[in-house]
Formats: sequence, C-alpha cells, structure tokens
Amino acid sequence: MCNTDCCSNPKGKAGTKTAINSTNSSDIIPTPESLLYPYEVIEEIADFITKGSGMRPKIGIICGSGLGSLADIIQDPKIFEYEKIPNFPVSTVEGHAGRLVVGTLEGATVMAMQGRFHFYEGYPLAKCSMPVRVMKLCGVEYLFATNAAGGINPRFAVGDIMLMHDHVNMLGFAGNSPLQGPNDPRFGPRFPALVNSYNKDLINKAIEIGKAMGIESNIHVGVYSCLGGPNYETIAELKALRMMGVDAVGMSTVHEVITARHCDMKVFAFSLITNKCATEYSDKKDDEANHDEVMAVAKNRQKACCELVSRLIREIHMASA
Ligand SMILES: O=P(O)(O)O[C@@H]1C[C@H](O)[C@@H](CO)O1
Ligand SMILES: Nc1nc2[nH]cnc2c(=O)[nH]1
Repeated sequence: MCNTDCCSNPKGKAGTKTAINSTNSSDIIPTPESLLYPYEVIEEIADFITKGSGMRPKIGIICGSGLGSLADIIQDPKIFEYEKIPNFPVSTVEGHAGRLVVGTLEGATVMAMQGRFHFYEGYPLAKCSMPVRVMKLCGVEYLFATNAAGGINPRFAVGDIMLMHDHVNMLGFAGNSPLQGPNDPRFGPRFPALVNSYNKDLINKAIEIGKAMGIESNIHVGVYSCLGGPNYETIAELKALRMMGVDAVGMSTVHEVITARHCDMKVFAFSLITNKCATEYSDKKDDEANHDEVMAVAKNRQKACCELVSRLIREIHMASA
C-alpha cells in the first residue's frame, strides 16, 4: 500500500485524465525558494539597499572567483555585508568576500556583488540568482557577470579573457532552472527567449577596448557552460563539452544570466581563463585544476579585468549622458 500524496489525494490519482490535465493550484508543488523570495521580499531587500545607499544603481556587477577587486575600484562606496542584509544568503567560498558595494564607477552608479552564490554551496538556483532580481528592483539595467573558468578551447591560454556570446546550460539539461516554480509576471514572462542573451554592442565595444588596451590577442569570444561543481571535470566530460561547442567551463553565471534576461536586463559577461582543461588522458599532475591556481591567476589578471570593466562602463555612461 502506497502512502504517498499521489495515491492518497483523490484529485491526483495517477493515470487519470483529471490528474494529467489539472491546473488546480493544489497540484503545483512550489519550490521552497520561490516561496522564500516572492516579489515583496525582493522589493524589501532592494529598498534596504537603495535607502541605505541613497542611490539607484544603473549597472550591476557580479565578481567572479578572485575578481573581487572589481568592487574595490568603486568610488564613494557604501558597503553592505551580506549577513546584515535582510533575507540575504552568506558567501561560503574562498575568494568571495560576501558584501555588496554600491557607489560610482566612471560616473555611473553601480552595485557590485563581491561574492556570489553557487549551486554547489547547497543553494537552489533561484537563491543563487536572487540578487539579480534585487538589482533589477534597485534600478539596474545592465548586468556585468564575471567568472573564473577552465579553458577548453585549445587556442585559449591561462590569463586570457573570453567574452561570453552564448552558453550551454548543463544544469538546465538536467531539468533545473532558476525560473522553476510559479512565475511572477512582475519579473518577466513564463517562457523567456534566450537567443541574443549576450548584448552584441557591449561585446563589440569590449573587443575595441581590448585593442586599445593592447591585449587583443588575449581576448576571445566564446561559449561558456556551467556545471554543478564543486568537483572539476573528468577528461571524458571535457571532451563531451568541447564536442558541444563549449569554449570555457565554470560553475556559475548561466543562472544569473537567465534571471537577468527574464527581467529584461542587458547582459555583458566574461570568463577569465584561470586554467587550461586537458581533453586528452595523461599522467601530468599539471592537468589537474585547483582553486589556489584559479585564485592566483585571477589575482594576476585583476588589473586588466578592472580596466576592461571600467572602460566599458565609461562608454555606457557617456552614451546615456
Ligand atoms: O564564481 P566563479 O564562477 O568565478 O568561481 C569559479 C567556479 C568555482 O566557484 C571556483 C572553482 O575554482 O571558481
Ligand atoms: N567547472 C570548472 N570551473 C572552473 N573554475 C575555474 N576553473 C574551472 C574549471 O576548470 N572547471
């Protein structure tokens, strides 16, 4: 005798037409995160930040692993420790400080997450990308998402920057999405389109900026994929990703971009290539990715990343002034 709801609930009798076609709200199992972060809660967090900072930022930045210095260059910063923001999760990963920095950069009002939330920390995807909705309700129009990633494209070298022009959502292939659960149309539509997610004008401007900085040979345009982590990939997985057209692999960003596009933000994203992924079997210990190396490379390249971001923000600001 089965005691589960599907059998004991007469409305949900398995195999009946009623069960299959029913749209009764009692048949919907809301994910816990969609209950935790309804519109009103996101609005409360956004109010806390806009009132506390006295600003309505236009650009949101998410700092990748070891790239926290992107927030250190913000002028007149108002700093909000995550643990002091109501209903905010805490950062648990080394290289992710856990604070929100609001201020100005190149004349534009910005807010930066110095520390993001990852699926492997045990947070559901909607919670990982909840701050993107907070940004939206704070007034943010542009999302700049950055990450540290392993380079699968053999042309990529450690320290290169890959401007994301598309992604392969491996967690989505497995049936997981930050948009799962009831949709609130105040954020966006039930079925958002994701072609053209990465703003072409911003990619082109970043390429021009790379040229002006003299680093054009270190700048690529490519496809990122997010896996669940926290383990790095096997050779067979890396080979499979390469065959799918993936150029760089990481453990973040995709769900943030989906959430940003759902609420109609313009997105610019890049990966700092912190390690080269082996796609052939060998005994070399060098082939093994590790977080210390990821952090060290990010620290080495933070100046270039900061300059790229600052110059791009200046262009956005000048164009809207
Ligand atoms: O937050 P990001 O995506 O930059 O961090 C990457 C993925 C893991 O968190 C970590 C692995 O070294 O770096
Ligand atoms: N999944 C994944 N994430 C990374 N972050 C930095 N390097 C890597 C990598 O090689 N794989």
